[in-house]
Amino acid sequence: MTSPATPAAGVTLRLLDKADKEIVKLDRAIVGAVYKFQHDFRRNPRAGGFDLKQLKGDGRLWSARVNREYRALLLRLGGDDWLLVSVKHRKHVHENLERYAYGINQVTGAVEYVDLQIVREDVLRQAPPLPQPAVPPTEVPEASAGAEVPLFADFTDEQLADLGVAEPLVPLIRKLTTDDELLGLVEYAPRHTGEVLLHLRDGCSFQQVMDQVTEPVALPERALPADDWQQAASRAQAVVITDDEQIQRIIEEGDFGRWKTFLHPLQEKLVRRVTSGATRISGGPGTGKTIVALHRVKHLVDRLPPGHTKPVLLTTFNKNLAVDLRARLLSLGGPQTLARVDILHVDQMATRIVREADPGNAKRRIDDTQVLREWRQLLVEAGESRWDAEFLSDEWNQVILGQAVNSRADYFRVRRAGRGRSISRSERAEIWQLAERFTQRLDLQGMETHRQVAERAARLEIGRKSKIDARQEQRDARSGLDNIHVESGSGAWLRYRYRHIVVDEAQDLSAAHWKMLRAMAPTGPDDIFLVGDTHQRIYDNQVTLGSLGINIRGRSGRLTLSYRTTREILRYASSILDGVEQDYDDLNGDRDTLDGYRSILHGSRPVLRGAVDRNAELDLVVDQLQGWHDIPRESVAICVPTNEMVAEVGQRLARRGIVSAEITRDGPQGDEGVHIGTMYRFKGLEYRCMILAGVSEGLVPRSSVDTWERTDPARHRRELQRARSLLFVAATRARDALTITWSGEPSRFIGPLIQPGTPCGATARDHR
Ligand SMILES: Nc1ncnc2c1ncn2[C@@H]1O[C@H](COP(=O)(O)OP(=O)(O)OP(=O)(O)O)[C@@H](O)[C@H]1O
Repeated sequence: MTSPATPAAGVTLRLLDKADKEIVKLDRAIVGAVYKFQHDFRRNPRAGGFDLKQLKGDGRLWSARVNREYRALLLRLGGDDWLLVSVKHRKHVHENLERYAYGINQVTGAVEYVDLQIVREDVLRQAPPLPQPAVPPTEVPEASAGAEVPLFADFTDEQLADLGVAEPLVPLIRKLTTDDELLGLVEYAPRHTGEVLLHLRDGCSFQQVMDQVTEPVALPERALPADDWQQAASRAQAVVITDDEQIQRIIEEGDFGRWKTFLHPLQEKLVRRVTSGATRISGGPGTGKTIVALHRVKHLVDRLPPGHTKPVLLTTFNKNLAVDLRARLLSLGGPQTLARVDILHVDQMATRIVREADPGNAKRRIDDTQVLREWRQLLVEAGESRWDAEFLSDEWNQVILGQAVNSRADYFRVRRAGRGRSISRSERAEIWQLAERFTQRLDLQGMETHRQVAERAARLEIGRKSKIDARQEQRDARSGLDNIHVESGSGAWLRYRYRHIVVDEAQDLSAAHWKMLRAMAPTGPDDIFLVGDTHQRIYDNQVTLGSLGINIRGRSGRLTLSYRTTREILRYASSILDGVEQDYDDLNGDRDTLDGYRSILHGSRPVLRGAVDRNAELDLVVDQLQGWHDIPRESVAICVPTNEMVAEVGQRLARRGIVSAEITRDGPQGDEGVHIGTMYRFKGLEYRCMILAGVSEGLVPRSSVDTWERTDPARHRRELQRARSLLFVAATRARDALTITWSGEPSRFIGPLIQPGTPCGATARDHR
């Protein structure tokens, strides 16, 4: 790398999204020359060696010498503010100046650049069709693309322009007749144009694309200041190069690091939004919710006054995810960002609070199965036969603890939404009494559940908040936020723990978690920022945030573009939810949808394979793994419905000489091999290739779920929804390839995918 040097004051060099992708394809020596070029250029663009000159007849496009053979193409935004858009061999630079199309998009207000000649040559010279895997016997064939009819014949030039399609590309867009050509064009086109075209191609109407793709990134007034190219560059996916390592990192990390640099304009907007209170971001799997949460944390930290405290909390659902957030935040913001942030999963936070209040009282954590056992025991000992242990266990978990009900009086008032059976006042009194006995029983045995801890932590934090607020009220106008340092009984300073709280995987937190978090930061601007997708809720924690003091109304945003999953996988995964879309809430009592959820990534179609029995299914799994022999094993995972199957698959792989690592509560056990885990373990993860095995009726959903069908239809519906979401989560972890296997009868959730003539064709296409 080049020696350190201070860039000249007033010189700005920016890199346009996609220029980095072009650079990375060049020879290593040329890439090295680009690194040196940017270093020197930022010091003095006018140094003689660059031979900086305007392209003939062009107002804004300049070329500069990178080495003997290669030239950088730069847009001069104003003064010494330069945007690097391309690096080309010198013989191509002046070949045909009409090839360069650039301008400010009239709808989005962003700078755009495209080399029309490359599009003409690479895309319209009819590239050979992309290879597709052989269609397995159970797979539904796709409708043909309709060979010679122009793909966008139904849309006028004016409509395309209104949607923000780059106008110089319109004549070429008119020539597209196949999906391969379209995907080729999307590769080179400005990002927004690609998104619009793919949505239209997916069958969205003009209005849908306007609402879902264009409006969220359109300039509010559609009125552009005549010629403000610097502003326009800040609206584009472009990055200011501030140091030598930055450009090297962008180029070398390639696609893996793009999330750090090139946010989608909508992601960027959500990250930077100044909010007057709690904000919620939703979006389908892989749309970058976690990425937005991480950038949001960095954004908040960057705005903090200097100090050594940690006024930002970043929290998520479980330990693995918290570990991952820490690693990614470090990579995004470096140790200086990490130093101002507490990263803990919610139960860890709750435990910390409870321990702090009651040090030395460590109890044994028990899970829901043990809780049920304890309930059964209690009812036997009490000779109580009016109530059934499962009902009481659920009531205790979901209503009493789940909603952090603190007193008998509160229990009389609480809404028992989704609990099916209604209960009278006197029954509530009985249940409350039994619940008290149950809690004492656990206490005596030195046992506790996560939910109990969360509920206690919520109570403790609410108590602490009341004290802070009471003191604050007593103070005079002097007492700003930073002055709320009031001593507690112990003499320690009492203040809000955090100023900002950012929550990932918000759909799975319980009411008690929310109450705890709410009490930890003062209500006000930028207090709570939460991201989540209720379609991925896999624990039974439905909440209405408004009733828990977290008011998100009017402050929500939605991401729709998947960066992880290909269109083909997304289409199959989305069809798992077909017919039940209306059952998903927005965390605040209203509905949430996946409308507009799309991908612009392209890959092979998922493979669906049935076997006569488990033994034969395991052979299919091994077969598929062998087919992926060229993919690093750690980028491949097998997801199954039960722990027994984890063991079975592991043994079969071992017999075939394939190393595997089980994903446990603490992450994968071992550094090498294919990851195997139950569906719950895959929350928030991502793999290049995935096999979902055991997707059979009886396992997905597990057969015991249907016992609720007659006795408790509400619960039956909830359990089915959860099982569906679990499969949906699992299927959307795959980036490039997905294979689903089963033995015997396939799961009812994938039925539509494997029976030709069912609604799958229509609905699945809608979700592409
Ligand atoms: N702007 C971006 N540029 C490049 N890659 C991105 C961008 N945003 C997200 N990604 C990538 O997309 C993938 C999914 O992102 P992320 O995990 O944030 O999605 P999510 O919405 O939280 O997903 P899920 O709900 O499934 O957990 C990651 O690999 C991430 O790096």
